[in-house]
Amino acid sequence: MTTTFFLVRHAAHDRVGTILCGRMPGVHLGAFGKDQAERLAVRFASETIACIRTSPLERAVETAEPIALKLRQSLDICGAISEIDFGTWSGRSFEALAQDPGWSAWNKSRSTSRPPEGETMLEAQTRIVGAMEQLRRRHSDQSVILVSHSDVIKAALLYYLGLSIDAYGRFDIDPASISTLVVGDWGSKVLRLNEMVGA
Ligand SMILES: O=C(O)[C@H](O)COP(=O)(O)O
Repeated sequence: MTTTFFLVRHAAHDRVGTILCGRMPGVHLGAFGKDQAERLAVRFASETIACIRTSPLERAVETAEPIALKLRQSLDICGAISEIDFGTWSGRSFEALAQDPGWSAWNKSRSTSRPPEGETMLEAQTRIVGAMEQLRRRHSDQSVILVSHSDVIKAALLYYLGLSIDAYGRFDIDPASISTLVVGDWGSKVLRLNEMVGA
């Protein structure tokens, strides 16, 4: 009995790579991101999907909506796959964060550091893996789409790969990418990592 998880990072918005958006409201997909979301929907049209869950943040919901529409499925909002709570770092530019010793510590050792007033990556890992394990019991021999965020998807993949959270820098999870993971009682296997859907 296996469950296939398609872990989708939300599509691009205009602040990707310049601002640490975290959970700040009002971050919407740009024109390019909307196009990526449509392409994801076409990519999934040939799959049989049992359920689609999305992070509650706008950029994730706007990525998941065209997929749900194409597959004629409902969309479930799931707080357990939301972005890491970056506390007071939320909304700061990466340029400003580069001056903050706490930011260097965060990037050097995720296992031992916490964003100010925020959540650790291990706490985020616990919530996404908890949600996936619940889905696994409900959807054996079925496929599920989860639309989430870069570090949260990384945390899930690191858990199922049996790697430390400090290995987060060993692979990329790009906007609008799909990483495919199968999980069963026998263990788990990553089938594809950071798959990009062509134009
Ligand atoms: O901006 C952020 O919150 C993170 O650095 C990237 O996360 P994202 O996957 O939500 O873009």
